[in-house]
Amino acid sequence: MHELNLVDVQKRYKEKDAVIGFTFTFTNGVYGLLGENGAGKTTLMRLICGILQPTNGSITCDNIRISDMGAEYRQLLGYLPQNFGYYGDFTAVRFLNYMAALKALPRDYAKGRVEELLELVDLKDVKNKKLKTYSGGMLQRIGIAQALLNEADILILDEPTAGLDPKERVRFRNIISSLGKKRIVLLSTHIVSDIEYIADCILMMKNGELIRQGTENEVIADVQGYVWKCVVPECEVQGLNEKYVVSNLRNSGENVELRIVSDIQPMKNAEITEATLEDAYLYYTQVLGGKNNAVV
Ligand SMILES: Nc1ncnc2c1ncn2[C@@H]1O[C@H](COP(=O)(O)OP(=O)(O)OP(=O)(O)O)[C@@H](O)[C@H]1O
Repeated sequence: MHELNLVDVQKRYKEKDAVIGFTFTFTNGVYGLLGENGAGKTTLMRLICGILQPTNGSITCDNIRISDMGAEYRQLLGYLPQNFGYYGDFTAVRFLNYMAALKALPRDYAKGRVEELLELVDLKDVKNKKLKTYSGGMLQRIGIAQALLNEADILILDEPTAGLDPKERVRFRNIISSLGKKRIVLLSTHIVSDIEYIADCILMMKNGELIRQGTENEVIADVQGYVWKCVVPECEVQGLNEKYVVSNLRNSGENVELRIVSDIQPMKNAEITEATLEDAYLYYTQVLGGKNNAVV
């Protein structure tokens, strides 16, 4: 088991601090990195993969700087970038063998490993079909398979659930949960439901900073008491929407049922309701330092 340690990591692009003071220790398990577009997730992942160098701070694996580990570190690493390029005319088998060759894996080993991985990601039956005929979900699974070719102990997946349909999401979750038992799996998304239930630890990023970390239950517990349900006439919805963070709304007869995340009661008849991870995410990214929560 490896320990990946980030201490006060900063990445500055010219004028822009994309990652600021990021300190965290990863051990085996599934980590869900949540943040809006531009929060710094991709930059953080590229730093962890050694593709980018931090402007400040250190990243070590088992107490050795990853920049000093070179090939040894790359052997531990599996990476699925956000815009992963596929060769449409390659079949799945050919593509994975090609990626194995790029990773300099011995040919005999690669052959067996490719078959194992096709089984793992449930693409064995279509392994001889060209990738251009694959659905988005199937391509993402091939992306995960290529990241695992070298039996990576540290698996970094950048927005791996983008474009997956609900059935594919379930399948994806099952694969990730099983992978997290034996390695570090870090996956980024801005869709909360993608990491609900599968992440052992949630990391929330905003403007380059790690603003909250913890188990799903811990993160949700923070906002118990801050999530309200109220039923209002439709004409009041817009005003409330401008003033508060509305996490959900549903028509209920002539009225609208609103779910509001706020640290003060938004209106007299609002009742506290059970919080979810989505509410916690909205609280940290939008309520804190966001919309004003002045008393109505
Ligand atoms: N090469 C670069 N040069 C300058 N600024 C950059 C560069 N790459 C990213 N940024 C900026 O750094 C910030 C963080 O970007 P990053 O891509 O890491 O965020 P993200 O959370 O992964 O967002 P997304 O989900 O859209 O990929 C953004 O403001 C982005 O515009």
